[in-house]
Amino acid sequence: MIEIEELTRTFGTRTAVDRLTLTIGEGEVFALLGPNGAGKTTTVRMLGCLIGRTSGRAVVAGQRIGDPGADRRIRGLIGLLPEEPGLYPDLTAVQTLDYFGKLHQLPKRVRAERTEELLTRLGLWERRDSKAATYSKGMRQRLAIARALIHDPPVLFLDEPTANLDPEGARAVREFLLQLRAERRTIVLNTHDLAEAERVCDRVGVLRTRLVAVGSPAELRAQLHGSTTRIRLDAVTDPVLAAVRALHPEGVRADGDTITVAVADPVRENPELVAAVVAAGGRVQSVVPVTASLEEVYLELLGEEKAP
Ligand SMILES: Nc1ncnc2c1ncn2[C@@H]1O[C@H](COP(=O)(O)OP(=O)(O)OP(=O)(O)O)[C@@H](O)[C@H]1O
Repeated sequence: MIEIEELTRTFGTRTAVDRLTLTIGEGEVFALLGPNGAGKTTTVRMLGCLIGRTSGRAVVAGQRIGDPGADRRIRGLIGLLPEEPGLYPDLTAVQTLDYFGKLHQLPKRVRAERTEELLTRLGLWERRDSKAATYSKGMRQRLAIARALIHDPPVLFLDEPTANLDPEGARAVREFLLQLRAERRTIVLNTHDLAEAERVCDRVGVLRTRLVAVGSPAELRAQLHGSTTRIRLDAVTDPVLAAVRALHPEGVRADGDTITVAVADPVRENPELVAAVVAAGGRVQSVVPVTASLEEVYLELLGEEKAP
């Protein structure tokens, strides 16, 4: 649905996005993660035809950016939630969606239907005739999301959709994202919120001007950490430790009543490990597979990137 090849954007001497190559499939929810200034917004602005590219190529919903007339066609096929909602404060929710529906040349009946559907789904129908100026930040954000969807686009770009929202507001937006995902829309989400990326996205790309890593959260974890198994015992004895080390000469740590073991394939290795511990007289209280959080993976990836 989105194919990006060597996409680059410079501002003067500063390179904001450097040779980004990435393919995002139809119906995929993809998070672009990265620190401030990493080039996430610039990427989305290029793909949404709001700014030009310096070099490289990208095809969005079958349209090649930069081709004659492609900008207009792409705008009809994508919905964009910018970093700032940028609503007209004096328009009500209904007037806002009607106005943007007109810009997309939707017939009156379709505009009315889509407006009712979106405002209902986003919990704004009761307040449909209030001006945007009277809305809370969370309501403004939901109205901006409705605006991005008024023309029913198959592709959505959401720039930090839950930034600055309180936990309740963020949850409402996240739940709506899960509904959009179930509708098989292709979604590119810029976020700093790793828990959010983990919850709603199929894959993440870590961007720091260049693409540092890409994969599902589980793949990125496995790529960096493998897995760890933590075995808690009544007591860690020398024979138990020796039995574990006989199976795993490397990556074994004893700490108090716990042994931590690095394993490549927990499903295959954990039963052998537990059997060896028990055979050596260990009394097992619990066996817990430990996985790194996406946050740990992210920080490690960016840490590696910083190294020369
Ligand atoms: N219009 C512009 N003129 C000059 N420099 C720009 C412009 N837009 C972005 N930049 C620079 O490009 C780099 C990438 O910015 P961008 O806004 O894409 O990052 P981001 O990952 O979205 O950051 P944030 O998480 O803070 O929103 C930054 O160094 C920024 O200062």
